Amino acid sequence: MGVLIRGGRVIDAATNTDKVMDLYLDDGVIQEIGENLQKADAGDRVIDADGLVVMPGIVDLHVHFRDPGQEYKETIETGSRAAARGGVTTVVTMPNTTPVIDEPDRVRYVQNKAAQLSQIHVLQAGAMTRGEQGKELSDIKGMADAGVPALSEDGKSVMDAKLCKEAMTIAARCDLPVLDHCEDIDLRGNGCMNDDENARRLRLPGISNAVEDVIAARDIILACETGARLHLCHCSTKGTAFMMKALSEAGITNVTAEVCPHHLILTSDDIPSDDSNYKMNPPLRKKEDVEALREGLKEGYIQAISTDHAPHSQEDKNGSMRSAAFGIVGLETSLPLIYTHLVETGVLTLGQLVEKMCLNPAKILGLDCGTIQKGHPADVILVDIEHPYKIDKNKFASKGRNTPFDGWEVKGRVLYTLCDGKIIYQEEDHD
Ligand SMILES: NC(=O)N[C@@H](CC(=O)O)C(=O)O
Ligand SMILES: [Zn+2]
Ligand SMILES: [Zn+2]
Repeated sequence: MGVLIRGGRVIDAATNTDKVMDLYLDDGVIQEIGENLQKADAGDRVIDADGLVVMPGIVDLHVHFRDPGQEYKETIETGSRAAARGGVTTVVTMPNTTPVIDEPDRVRYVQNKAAQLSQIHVLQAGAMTRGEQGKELSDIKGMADAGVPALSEDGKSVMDAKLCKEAMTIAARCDLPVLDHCEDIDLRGNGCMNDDENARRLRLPGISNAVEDVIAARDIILACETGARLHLCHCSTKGTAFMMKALSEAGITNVTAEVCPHHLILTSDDIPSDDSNYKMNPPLRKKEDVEALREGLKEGYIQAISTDHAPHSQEDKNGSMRSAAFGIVGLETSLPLIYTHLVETGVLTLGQLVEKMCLNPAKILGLDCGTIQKGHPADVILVDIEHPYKIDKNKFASKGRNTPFDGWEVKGRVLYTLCDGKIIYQEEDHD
């Protein structure tokens, strides 16, 4: 049984499309794109997309699903449902679970569970070092053979530059990108928010830009020397934006970067009180950082937007920012936040949103999704960009409620998510 999506405004970055058209999906693939397509057979489902944006399913390079070990925060099932509700059809799950995903059997554990419990594409990244302890390399080759799309030490940096270089050398040999969390742990110390007057106002220890910038610089140098594909995770500073610009001007193409919605929309000035919903790593920075990151996305030397969906339980987020866990959820808010705060305000076009959230992340992983083209995977979402609504954390499919965006009025609501040609999410209030 196929699905005909009729009369939507199709946005595609690979083909530079912005046109009202029909799509016909069957056998998990986009079969036809055009005007006035006819149903192929009587059993086909027809969706009226009049007035809606039709775009590729989002590819999120950076999420935490917490299985194994911390299923009270999130599971592969709840994380995948949150993804579907947010219009996300492919995710890369980070290996900082308990135990850490650092060997092929653990990769297969997540893959098997995802095959049973998830309706989206869950790709598990492998850790660079055993237990993310930064002491000895993990079985990178074995995990590559098991099908990891990337390596990552997310949650920390490999502080030993020699070991990090060795991991990059093997990653390059295995043709795996390194998704790089840049944080000098000694420089960070016990910091829990940006090191500025707001930290002083709240009497909290700070995290300076150098904490990110020194490791970003080091790892860019190592990537140039090893030829590894390096992707900088959750960039938060103007320094990182500046380095990405310099690389682009120098014609160096093996380094890419992502930014998360919160680092594009909030600054430390927005932290009202010692509230752990504003605690994430890296922290909310200054206006000039936000502007530099926005400029990088607009100009193209920063390629991707990811969520760093980091669900935590209420208990883990209790109390002061000093002691609460780092991280906020993002899967169910990223599209409307980026649409409302970057597209409606004229920073990005809708085509650029699709490029940063769908096409470029797919390219970084070497996948053929993230685009609406004949013969490509039928991962498609339908989005209402007309009617404002309020973000309501109590409606999240995620177990996590840790967001600073609860109650925000936004546009860009996902009404349908299709993955492999099947409807896996439909907004309940929508008839
Ligand atoms: N971003 C965060 O604040 N937290 C992440 C770890 C990480 O992405 O570094 C987590 O696992 O909770
Ligand atoms: Zn990280
Ligand atoms: Zn992360």
